[in-house]
Amino acid sequence: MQPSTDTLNYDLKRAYSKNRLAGLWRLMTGFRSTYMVATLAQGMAALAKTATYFLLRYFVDTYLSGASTVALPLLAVSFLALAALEGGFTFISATFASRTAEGVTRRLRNYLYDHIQHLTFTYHDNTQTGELIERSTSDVDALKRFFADQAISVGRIILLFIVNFVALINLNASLAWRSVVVIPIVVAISTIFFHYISKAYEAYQEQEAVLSTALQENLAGVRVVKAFARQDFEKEKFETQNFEKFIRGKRLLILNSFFWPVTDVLCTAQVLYGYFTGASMAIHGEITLGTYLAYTGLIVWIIYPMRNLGRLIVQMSTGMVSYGRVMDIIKQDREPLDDGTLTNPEQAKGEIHFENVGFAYTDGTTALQNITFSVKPGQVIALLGSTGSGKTTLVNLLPRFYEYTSGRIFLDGQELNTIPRRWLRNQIGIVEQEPFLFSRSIEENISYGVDRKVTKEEIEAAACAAAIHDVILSFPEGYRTVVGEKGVTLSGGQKQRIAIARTLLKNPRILILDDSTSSVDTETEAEIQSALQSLMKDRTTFIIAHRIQSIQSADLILVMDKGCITQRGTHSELINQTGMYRQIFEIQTRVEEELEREIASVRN
Ligand SMILES: Nc1ncnc2c1ncn2[C@@H]1O[C@H](COP(=O)(O)OP(=O)(O)OP(=O)(O)O)[C@@H](O)[C@H]1O
Repeated sequence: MQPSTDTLNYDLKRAYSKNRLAGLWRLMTGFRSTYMVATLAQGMAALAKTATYFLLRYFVDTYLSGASTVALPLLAVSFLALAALEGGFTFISATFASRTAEGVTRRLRNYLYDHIQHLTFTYHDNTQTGELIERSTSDVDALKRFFADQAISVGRIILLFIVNFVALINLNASLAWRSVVVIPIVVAISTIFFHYISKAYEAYQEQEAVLSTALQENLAGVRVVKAFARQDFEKEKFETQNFEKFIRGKRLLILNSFFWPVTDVLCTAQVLYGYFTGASMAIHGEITLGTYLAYTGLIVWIIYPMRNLGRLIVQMSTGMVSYGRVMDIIKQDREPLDDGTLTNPEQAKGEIHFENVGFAYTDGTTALQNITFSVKPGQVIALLGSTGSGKTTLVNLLPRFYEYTSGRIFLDGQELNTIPRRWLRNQIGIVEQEPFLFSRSIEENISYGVDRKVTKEEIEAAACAAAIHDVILSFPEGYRTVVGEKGVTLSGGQKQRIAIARTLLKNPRILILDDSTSSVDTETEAEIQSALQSLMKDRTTFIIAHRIQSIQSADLILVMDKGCITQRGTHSELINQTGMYRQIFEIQTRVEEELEREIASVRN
């Protein structure tokens, strides 16, 4: 019974419900029949067990008293057949239960992975990576346990109760009623514990996510930690968080260990009371010996499963908490990639016009105000300004990573917010200051982002233009060399040139460059500059500049401060005006002259 493609493609947003139990039921869409088979098989196994006790009664009351016409071997075979049936049905149930659990969680994992990648930048800005990892792994596993074990067991226990209670009534009604007095108490206690354990578990999972984030950040920033020799500080911070997890884990454990003895005592008292009442009835001849023997088996099969129901109710709280945590992600709206209209479906020309554009982040930070400028296709626009002045925010509006909150932006005459994001992002190439490379081969990294199949020659041509071909060939495995975690085996300059090759191959009409040369030495800078020249040819280019040297030939320079454009023009125009541009230019020229003098004096 393989799940159909429809089942795998089921939109899990529809599984959202405020009532978590109802939501878990919806999560099972497409697997409910498998779940039913598993539960029914459990019921059949229970029936076989109950029948065994009835056969025992028959054996004691009828066969041993000589009133039976059935031969002993047949009775023995019947006992064996019932045991085989019980085993067989238990096996079927376990198989179908694991199919349900694996199927539901496989779909959930795929969905979450895809969904997280489609969530907005704003969502990712406000959510910690560790939290997302925790919800996609540990919470999904808790749900797997819920479907593999708890959900099936609940069905099994309810069936066991019905079958065995009917059997008990059949044996002796008064004894049957006296055997279940403890059940309402066990259910009440379980419900109370359910409430407390849910809360404790939620707190525990939250803390686990905090730890996960700490670990993940620490690994990602291991160089910074080492560079600042902050290992002890980080260790202490981690230990504090880990201690908090320990405390929360302990609380969870204590609650669980309170629950067990309480229900154990109650259930054992009930079973003993049942044994005692039954024995007394047998002694007084109210029931037969066979009935008593069957009863002692059946009562165990009612009471202990009910005690397990209590345990399950408590354990189900973890599944329900995890359901809520996973659904918190799933109910977030995706960023639509294909909505909007396109009057120019082939390729953008690259003419851009900003008209009084303003933007504020959702936390209320106003990052841009009254931004107006125009760019012709193929022109180079440089953005210069102090840190936090809004340069990155401005370029992030172009691929619609964020939506401008006022004014209008046009690309080739069409308003940006009517252009489908997918198409738009295909027209824009971004080279970041610290490009991210995947732990895949250099070849794969360069061809990343190109939908069609690319040839080896194309990849090499891009690498040549990016001045990195020879470096790649010097690696033992050439283009097949796998880039280490976050590209640690490559230098910053090499990574940048690979990112440039990747963008060249994508062949976008619009380029966004975060001044890629600010952190490299002069020789590498020259190489990157030559790579950039080939990249920028005939493309509209936005450069976020940190050094005036690299933007002197720009067609338009925008000087930004506190989200506004304070100066605009070409280098020669701006250099002749009083203002921030000339100040920065003078400071940078002075610093560089001093540096050159120092280098010269060291050489001499
Ligand atoms: N995701 C975000 N959420 C909220 N505020 C943000 C976000 N990103 C940036 N900001 C704020 O918006 C303002 C502009 O930031 P932006 O990153 O655009 O500046 P920048 O000029 O690129 O700075 P830098 O040169 O340091 O990169 C700053 O006040 C910053 O704190």
